[in-house]
Amino acid sequence: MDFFEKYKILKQEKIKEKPKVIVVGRSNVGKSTLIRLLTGNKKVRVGKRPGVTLKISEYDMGGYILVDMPGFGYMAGIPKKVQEKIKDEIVHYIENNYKNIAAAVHIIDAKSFCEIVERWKDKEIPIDIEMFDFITELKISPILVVNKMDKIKKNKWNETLDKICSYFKCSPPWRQWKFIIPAILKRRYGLEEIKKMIYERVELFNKLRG
Ligand SMILES: Nc1nc2c(ncn2[C@@H]2O[C@H](COP(=O)(O)OP(=O)(O)OP(=O)(O)O)[C@@H](O)[C@H]2O)c(=O)[nH]1
Ligand SMILES: [Mg+2]
Repeated sequence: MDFFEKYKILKQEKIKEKPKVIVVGRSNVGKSTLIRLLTGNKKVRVGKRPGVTLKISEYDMGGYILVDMPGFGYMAGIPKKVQEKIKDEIVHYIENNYKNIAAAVHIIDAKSFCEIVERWKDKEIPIDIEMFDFITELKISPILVVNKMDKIKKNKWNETLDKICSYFKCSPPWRQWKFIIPAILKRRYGLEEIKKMIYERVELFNKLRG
């Protein structure tokens, strides 16, 4: 095989690289819980304390690669330096792979997200908003999973989701934004909708990529 043939094969392989779906969010929001449900892999560690996942892991889902990420932002018991290093790794991974990323599943904890935003209002841009802006600026299609809705009273769901929606600079009602999915992942609530949306995004990505 001469050089050019080899080059052609390498080029084709590059084109055929499977699209990636990344799962991002602060520590302890339920990223690994979702990865476990999607892959059925019991070896994926899930934990009560923040900072359980410290490495980026990729899972081959057949049609796409699912990527579990460590949490960004404050983690009790983890030195600040390590937290910053983790955030840099996440940002670098996204920057190096964005052309192959079909969707970013961004998970937030409904209650603590609102508390953090309200506490730091006018003082600091919340890291979740920063990450969401970063992802959308790279033209990566977001899927915003508002998890742990079991901590919100049922009659407050709409109000809370509208509030969250406006924090992400999208005008309410939240239902008009197809990418916002309320969930209780520990009870599999919202899982089917997330699966469907991932599937649609991967399909669309493949179609556009040709
Ligand atoms: N109340 C409630 N707890 C949940 C829900 N989903 C997951 N959890 C719990 O939240 C904790 C954290 O879950 P993980 O999936 O490990 O979170 P993670 O985002 O991967 O955390 P890191 O790896 O530390 O970044 C676990 O104790 C889960 O059982 C939910 O819908 N409601
Ligand atoms: Mg994890």
